[in-house]
Amino acid sequence: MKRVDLASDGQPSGDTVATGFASLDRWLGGGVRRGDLVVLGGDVGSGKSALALAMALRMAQAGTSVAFLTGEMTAERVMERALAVEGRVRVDELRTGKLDDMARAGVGAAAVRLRDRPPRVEPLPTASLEAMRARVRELDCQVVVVDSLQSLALGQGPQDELLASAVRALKAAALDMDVTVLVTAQLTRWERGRPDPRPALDDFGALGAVKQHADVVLAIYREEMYAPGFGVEGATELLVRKNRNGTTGYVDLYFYKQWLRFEDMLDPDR
Ligand SMILES: Nc1ncnc2c1ncn2[C@@H]1O[C@H](COP(=O)(O)OP(=O)(O)OP(=O)(O)O)[C@@H](O)[C@H]1O
Repeated sequence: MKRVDLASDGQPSGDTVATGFASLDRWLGGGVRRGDLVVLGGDVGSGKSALALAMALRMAQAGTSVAFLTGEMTAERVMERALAVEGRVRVDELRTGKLDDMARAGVGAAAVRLRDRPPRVEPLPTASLEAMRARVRELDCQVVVVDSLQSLALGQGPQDELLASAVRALKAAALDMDVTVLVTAQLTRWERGRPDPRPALDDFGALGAVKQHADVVLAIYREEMYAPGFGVEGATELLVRKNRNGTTGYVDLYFYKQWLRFEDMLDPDR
């Protein structure tokens, strides 16, 4: 497999929004595109919400209008995480107020940045898929992040069918409004113990709807989750499993678990 951050120098075009993760943006030809459905998957606890939030924060700070629709946490909890990520402090320290002077300064600076260019964070409408689409229309943002696909498995019936309907509704929402929809997704078909635990397209289940309808499929692989104590703490591969406009491969990220913060190996001083 090719390490894609070494392989391309794509320049952004008018319908493209940089995610703020340089190596990924380079590979995607500058970033994600309007009208595209981008699916971000990973094992339980791999950091799907954390990476989706990191992208939302970076895009918002670059001046993109971004909404983060959360079905996994309250909006307050998401903003608390945003402060931790940006201020490089632990969420529990933030919550209990036990911050030293350095941490307090970091949080203060992060709060100012977030105040100036915040993503719009609100609960994901879960009354129906139509309610979700209506909200995406009203928001009129360039990028809508949905956390998560599983929160949209609404109604009665087999889970895979509900997920497939949700994928189709998200793609339709992206096309309707010419926005980028980025959705986090669990790997419903992934099984522990196989020789290569890296997520593959078929692990998304949903009757193949992710494979079929998404324009870009990304998956987080953190080796430490499967080989603890091997000196690979934080090392993360962000796998590009589908790329409608280019090649597949992976980029290297680093995960600071204590801050729930991902960084790009190529751009660590951001
Ligand atoms: N307040 C916290 N303090 C420390 N670690 C945390 C905190 N909240 C979450 N984590 C850990 O950070 C990692 C990433 O969490 P995140 O919620 O982004 O993962 P996820 O892939 O979206 O999870 P899930 O599969 O449960 O939806 C997880 O391993 C989680 O246990």
